Amino acid sequence: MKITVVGAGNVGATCADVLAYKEVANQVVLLDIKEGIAEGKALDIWQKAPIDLYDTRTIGATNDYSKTADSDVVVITSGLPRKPGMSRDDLISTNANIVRSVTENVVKHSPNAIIIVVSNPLDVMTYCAHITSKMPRTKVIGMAGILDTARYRAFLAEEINCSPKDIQAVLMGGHGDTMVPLPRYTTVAGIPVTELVAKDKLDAIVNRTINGGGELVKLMGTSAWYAPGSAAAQMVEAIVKDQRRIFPVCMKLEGEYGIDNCYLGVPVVLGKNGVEKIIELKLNDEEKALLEVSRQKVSEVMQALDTMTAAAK
Ligand SMILES: NC(=O)c1ccc[n+]([C@@H]2O[C@H](COP(=O)([O-])OP(=O)(O)OC[C@H]3O[C@@H](n4cnc5c(N)ncnc54)[C@H](O)[C@@H]3O)[C@@H](O)[C@H]2O)c1
Ligand SMILES: O=C(O)C[C@H](O)C(=O)O
Repeated sequence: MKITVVGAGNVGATCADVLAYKEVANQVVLLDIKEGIAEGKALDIWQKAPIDLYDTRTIGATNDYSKTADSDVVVITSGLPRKPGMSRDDLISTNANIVRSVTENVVKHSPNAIIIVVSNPLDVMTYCAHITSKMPRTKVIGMAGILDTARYRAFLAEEINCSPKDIQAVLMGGHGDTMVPLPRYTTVAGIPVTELVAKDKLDAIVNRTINGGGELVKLMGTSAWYAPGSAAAQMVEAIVKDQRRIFPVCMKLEGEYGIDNCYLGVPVVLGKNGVEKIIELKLNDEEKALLEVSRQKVSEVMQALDTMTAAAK
């Protein structure tokens, strides 16, 4: 198995590191446009192998896609992160150009790879990579839901004072202010979360989750990378090992949840073919309304990308 991670910045290098120490694949190629950075980080991760005891070989490349040839999975993290005061959508024009050209190169050298997009604005960058790749929608997907759910689970574990391992949750919609956490589908070791956390506390946790990325941008002056890198690696692992894990994943909807031609996070079964199945939860009216707000918001940004692309032609 061979994995490529494009973008050797904070998220990409973390993802490559996790893939290596968890021995998800024999080979991980880290590629960046900036001279030397990917080679340096790949070498550093490889030199950690005798300490952390793994065999995965990490290889760096400066924009040389021949080194990525025949990858089974490619993670795209290349692109600008936001700075304090910015929204993810402010990154659209710069990152769309990067994601488009990266996807063209990826598909040329690894036509059978499953692509996982991480660059922001996530839902619209997944759209950008999907239409550029001309691949099936089940094979070009975005990572955000695992991260957003992890934040929600971590905050709940803190509130309940229990292990985060015991919190199960699902979340839907776009990766932004309109994401849709679903307390009705949240359990703590099988116990509905509403039996353990008061409504006002739960509402505050949902709100903190929705603004979780922004909280970190404010603290660090750039966006998060440890949890995002691990989240992307978890998706890669599910695919490479055909684990059929159930995760919220961003993908094109074609009628599911009554939504057509929009890229949103939905729970799916993730296995060797990418998305093996989309799970359609029975949402109540309030949840449906929140998902509709998310759909409208993501559709607007998709349209903005279409307009930019048409103007550039
Ligand atoms: N989906 C999510 O949940 C999530 C979470 C965190 C970050 N992100 C996004 O991931 C992206 C990367 O974040 P980061 O913190 O790693 O940023 P970073 O600045 O640390 O790294 C980005 C890297 O991309 C490289 N790059 C730029 N253009 C390239 C190209 N054409 N080809 C190859 N490499 C290229 C840069 O040289 C840089 O090393 C951002 O867009 C950020 O918003 C998404
Ligand atoms: O907040 C960001 O800009 C990065 C990422 O989308 C996150 O949620 O951490």
